[in-house]
Amino acid sequence: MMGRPKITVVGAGNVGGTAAQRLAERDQYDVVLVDIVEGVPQGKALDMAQAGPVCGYSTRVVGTNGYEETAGSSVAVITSGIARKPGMSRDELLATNAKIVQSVVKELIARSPEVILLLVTNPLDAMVHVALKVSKFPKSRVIGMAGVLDSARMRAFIAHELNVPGPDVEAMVLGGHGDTMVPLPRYTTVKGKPVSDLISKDRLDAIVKRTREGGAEIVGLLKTGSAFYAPSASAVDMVDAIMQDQKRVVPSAVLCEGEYGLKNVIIGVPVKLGRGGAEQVIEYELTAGERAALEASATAVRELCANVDRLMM
Ligand SMILES: NC(=O)c1ccc[n+]([C@@H]2O[C@H](COP(=O)([O-])OP(=O)(O)OC[C@H]3O[C@@H](n4cnc5c(N)ncnc54)[C@H](O)[C@@H]3O)[C@@H](O)[C@H]2O)c1
Ligand SMILES: O=C(O)C[C@H](O)C(=O)O
Repeated sequence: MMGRPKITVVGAGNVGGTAAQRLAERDQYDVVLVDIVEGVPQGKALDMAQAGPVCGYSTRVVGTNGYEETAGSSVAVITSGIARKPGMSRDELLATNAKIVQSVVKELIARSPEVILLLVTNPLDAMVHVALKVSKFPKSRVIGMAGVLDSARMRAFIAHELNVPGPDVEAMVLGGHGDTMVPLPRYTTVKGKPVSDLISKDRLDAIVKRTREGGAEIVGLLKTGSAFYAPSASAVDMVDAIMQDQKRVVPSAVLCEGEYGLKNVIIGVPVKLGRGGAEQVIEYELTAGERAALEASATAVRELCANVDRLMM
């Protein structure tokens, strides 16, 4: 009998633990949860398995400190690494997290040569760069999660502003997952109606600013770490799009090689996700201002990746 496809989650902390829970609740995958801390992935996996009879799923969830159980994974969600604290930027996590992601990717690809790597660890775009470099995988199989989350924040803010259901709001946030991200109000709609017809320019500008600072807002409130409910939901949404071959266009961090006029840089762009991973970058028509903002964001990502390259030499 064919088993269920295996999804590995590396890092059993806030994002990884919650992502594993969401995946278990799908009742479609086998889930392997990996962490370096002894007992934590095992304990969380056992806890999730025990929730199954109540929640109505029979997912096999394995927690481990090693990689043997990850063999043959279809997708690996990489959340291992440190999170920022109030007053820090994501970029300050670079040196520590690059080393962690480098070692994790080596372990994963040794046992799952066909795996699709879905990066979550920050600074996100630079971690996709590390994973690409270490794995030497085709760019379609190394993808970063950020745009779904940033767009979800914008959607939630607009839904609150207009008192409409969040799922009715469509938004698209491109660019790097940092201060230079590029929310696109022109591609933001409520049941097909342009948001600029519904919200004043001042209020919309405030929503764009709050979206850009959405991660820091939560870090400031939590104090001990960063957001994880929306991030884990966003990562699992991407896993579903890939595993169910949905061909859905989702903002994702991928290597651009000419798309949007951007050469050799990892950046958030609309991507068709399917069983092949990042199957196609979809080019939206951008105004000169939007294009300039995307280029500025690409410049910031390039600088960060150059720092990683120096660290990894
Ligand atoms: N891309 C995004 O939009 C986004 C959103 C939220 C969080 N993040 C990032 O995700 C990362 C994780 O966040 P979190 O809130 O889950 O942090 P967390 O501290 O709760 O969990 C991180 C886990 O990684 C584990 N870990 C560390 N080194 C490891 C290794 N070598 N192998 C396996 N596991 C290891 C830790 O033991 C810990 O359990 C952070 O870098 C954070 O900034 C990114
Ligand atoms: O803000 C952070 O550090 C975590 C994550 O990137 C987020 O946007 O929530």
